[in-house]
Amino acid sequence: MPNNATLPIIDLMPLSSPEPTIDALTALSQSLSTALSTTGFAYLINAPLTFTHADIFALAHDFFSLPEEEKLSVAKKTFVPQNTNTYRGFFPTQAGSDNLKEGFEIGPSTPLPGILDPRAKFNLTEPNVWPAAFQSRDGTEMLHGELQSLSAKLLSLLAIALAKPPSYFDAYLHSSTSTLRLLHYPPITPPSPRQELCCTPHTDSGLLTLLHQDETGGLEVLSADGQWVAAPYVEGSIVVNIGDLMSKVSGGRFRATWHRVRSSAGRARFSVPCFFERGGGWWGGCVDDDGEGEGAGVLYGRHVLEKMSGWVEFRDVEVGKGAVVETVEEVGVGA
Ligand SMILES: O=C(O)CCC(=O)C(=O)O
Ligand SMILES: [Fe+2]
Repeated sequence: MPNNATLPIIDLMPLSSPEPTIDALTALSQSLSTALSTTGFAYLINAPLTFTHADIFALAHDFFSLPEEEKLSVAKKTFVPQNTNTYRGFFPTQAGSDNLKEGFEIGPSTPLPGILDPRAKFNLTEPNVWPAAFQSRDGTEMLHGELQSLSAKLLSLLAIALAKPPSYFDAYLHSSTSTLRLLHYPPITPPSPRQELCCTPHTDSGLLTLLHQDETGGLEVLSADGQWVAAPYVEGSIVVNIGDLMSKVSGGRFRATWHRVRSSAGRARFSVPCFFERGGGWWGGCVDDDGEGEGAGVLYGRHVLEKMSGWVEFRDVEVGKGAVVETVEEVGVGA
């Protein structure tokens, strides 16, 4: 086991086997479930991806080395009012905040069902936008697809742990609005003791997050006894963590753990989180009450917007009527 690991390490090798045994999958399901119901965070190794760690960070470097005007050509409307993209695209660094990062976000490459209302402030199902000069579009789309497939496999393992059929979460991933984010935390120069954080404490909104982080360090996870524990990069690993929706759906069995990123003086940091979101439908309901519990009747997109309104990079998010286009009918997913 790498000696800088501060979270459980889960070996996903059985997922690469053409015919994994029931025993191997059950054991994997149990170890994943134990980690995600205690710390809510774990390192995954031997994940079935065709991308190496270096391949993934090459995509991020390609994007962030584009000239500023190329990045701004796909900035969200809140930052460049003449642009029409509201949810996908680029967000610039918000100076003077504790959230000092720039990012580029994409959803699935296949079109999502949903009515795109030009008056809506945020269209969760809008298509991706790409700077003309970005050379890595295909790779970035392919990475989104591979991570989505990996997340579907992890969700099957979690379903087994919840005593549900492996296909239990398939409906959640139908027309899923999952987001792949390329993130760049610029170096803080000169180092400022006042700039302690570059990503404020939060929980993630969705089912699961898969995070690739570079070697810089800075990610911290809140332990059950209230201590911030550093979660540095472990060679060849992906960090997995639970989001609010999975915590809710599992009746609190899986923990949506608070996390943050501490600034590293003078060094840039890159990370690539992928957030697995459901494809619309309802926010409430858990495996034990089949959808009738607390929060039933709140649309999932509204929950996502409520989360976004707390982030400086989504300034202008208001969760009012007409703020978002998403209804169960529009996205075609019930339950
Ligand atoms: O950059 C990181 O390592 C974490 C980012 C994060 O937690 C997020 O974007 O939700
Ligand atoms: Fe996060």
